[in-house]
Amino acid sequence: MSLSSGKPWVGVVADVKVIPPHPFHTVGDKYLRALVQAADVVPVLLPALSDLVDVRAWIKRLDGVFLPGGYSMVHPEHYDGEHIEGTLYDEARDQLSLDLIRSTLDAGKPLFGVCRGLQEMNVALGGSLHQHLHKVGPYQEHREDKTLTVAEQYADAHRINCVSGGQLERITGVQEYRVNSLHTQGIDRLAPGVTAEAIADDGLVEAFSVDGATAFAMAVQWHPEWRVMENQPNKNLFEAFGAACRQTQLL
Ligand SMILES: N[C@@H](CCC(=O)NCCCC(=O)O)C(=O)O
Repeated sequence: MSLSSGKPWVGVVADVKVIPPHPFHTVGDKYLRALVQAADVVPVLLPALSDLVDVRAWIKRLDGVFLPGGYSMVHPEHYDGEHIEGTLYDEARDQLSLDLIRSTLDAGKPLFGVCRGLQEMNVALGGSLHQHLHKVGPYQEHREDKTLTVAEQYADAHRINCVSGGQLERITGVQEYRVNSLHTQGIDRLAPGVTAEAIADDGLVEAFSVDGATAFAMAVQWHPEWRVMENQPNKNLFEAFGAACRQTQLL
């Protein structure tokens, strides 16, 4: 049951950032606007306090969960990775996201992960990550060029190929399209129980869906929230997530 008789309420995982001298729980503006404008849902920020709260109680009050991108990396202790000196972590967000992913899927509610959110979903479900994609064999450069303007950094960077007959192809209505690319890490071992939905030309899995999920359960490595109203395939993604959250309200 939604918190309001109107639009679905969707939990959005927050990052913990220090704005000296205190830590704050924050979510990027562009994710919230995409959820309101393209998914037509009410975003509810979820603070990274899973040490204090029972996330299953939160899930009962929500109609869906959204995992936004973030500059920090998923701690390699959650998969078989090695700590690399100088890596920026957000272990409070890790804990909340990993708990939420499992609880949301168990509750059969919609789940949508973007960039860091895809990486969290892959790890939560038993997969692993390449920590420095640019140092690994076949992969092209997937990081943004921080010397460019923000608009240039979030511009389309490479093609993704939707898996034929997959959910992403059906939802977006296209077999391939160009997406932006702003990530250092990427999928190494795809988690068991998920299905690849899009592959970059260099072979990197750029999207997957969760097998057997009773509601929308999709993750993408790019940033579909960026200028979402100007990009039909990405707008279709958010609309499909919003529709799934409205369906959940009826249950
Ligand atoms: N830190 C991870 C994930 C990259 C990511 O989510 N970048 C977006 C940060 C800014 C924004 O929210 O748009 C990696 O580098 O692989």
